[in-house]
Amino acid sequence: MRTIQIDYPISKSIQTDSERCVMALGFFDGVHLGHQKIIKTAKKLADEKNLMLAVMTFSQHPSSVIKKGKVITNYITPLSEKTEVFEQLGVDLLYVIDFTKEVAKIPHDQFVDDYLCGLNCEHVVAGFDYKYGFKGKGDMEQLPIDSAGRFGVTTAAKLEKHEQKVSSTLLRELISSGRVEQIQEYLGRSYEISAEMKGRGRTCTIYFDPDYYLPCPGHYEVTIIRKNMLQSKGICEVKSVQHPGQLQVTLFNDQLFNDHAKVQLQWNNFIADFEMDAFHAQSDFRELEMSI
Ligand SMILES: Cc1cc2nc3c(=O)[nH]c(=O)nc-3n(C[C@H](O)[C@H](O)[C@H](O)COP(=O)(O)O)c2cc1C
Ligand SMILES: Nc1ncnc2c1ncn2[C@@H]1O[C@H](COP(=O)(O)OP(=O)(O)OP(=O)(O)O)[C@@H](O)[C@H]1O
Repeated sequence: MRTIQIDYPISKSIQTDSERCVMALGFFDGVHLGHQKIIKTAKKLADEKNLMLAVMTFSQHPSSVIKKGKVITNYITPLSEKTEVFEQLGVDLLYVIDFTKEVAKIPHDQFVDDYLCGLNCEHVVAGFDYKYGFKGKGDMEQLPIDSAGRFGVTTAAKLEKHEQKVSSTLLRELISSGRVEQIQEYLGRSYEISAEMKGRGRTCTIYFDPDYYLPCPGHYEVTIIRKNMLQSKGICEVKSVQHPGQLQVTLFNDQLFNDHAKVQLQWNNFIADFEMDAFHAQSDFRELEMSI
């Protein structure tokens, strides 16, 4: 997979060198099951049309520039992690737009001209609620009009679970309320952080990209996964005042070596303490009430 950074204004050489493609559009934080539906739909079309499969995303969440509503600065999957998942999904080209104030002001029709047609896009796939262009004026009804017949458009219907849209927002709510055990159902894989581990004996330090979105403060049962090695379980404490990019893990069994090992830290479940027990019980009760 090739990753192409796009600064503003988009350079003529990137446009000239671009390859005919089917393009999936979105920010894709988490690359959850809803996102996978978009990308898999685009891949099927790319295979049928013998075109490259491209994904267009942004280096930072648009809300951090537009500052409308909740500003998102931490991610379920920072760009490096998102890139790995895209590669596993068979993406050939990853366009990463540096989303700046200038980009946010690009009118919807100009975005289509310069970033879709300008990049040789022959078919676009996005979800039902995708928005583009200044003030988010472009949507999936406007896109076929803006395309003016220059490319095809496929709109993916909403993927729901338990009558809720599978979304990055929902995942962030689960993570921030400590319900990490529920993530897998919406992500389609376990909720993990790519990290480096250092330490000997029972206590080790995990070093990771500080852009990761962490669960709420508390103790969590975690699994440390190392390639071709035995997995080890332990307890990880997320503190309210957190050293950015570092976590302490107390392992259930001794760590026999002291090196900077590349690991995946897998969040298994929150270890309830009294206060959170009450919080968890309340939220479960609320869900029960709503389902009756
Ligand atoms: C080139 C471009 C410019 C955009 N400019 C804006 C903007 O000015 N205001 C806005 O609310 N959304 C803008 N968006 C849409 C955002 O990406 C995002 O979809 C929107 O903020 C609504 O997000 P949500 O409804 O998924 O929360 C732009 C998108 C693109 C691709
Ligand atoms: N549940 C879903 N069903 C269908 N399409 C989806 C779903 N969730 C996201 N998409 C589509 O995936 C692409 C990426 O969208 P985006 O990055 O905004 O994800 P999101 O989960 O909606 O994020 P957020 O909750 O922060 O708005 C867009 O084309 C969007 O329409």
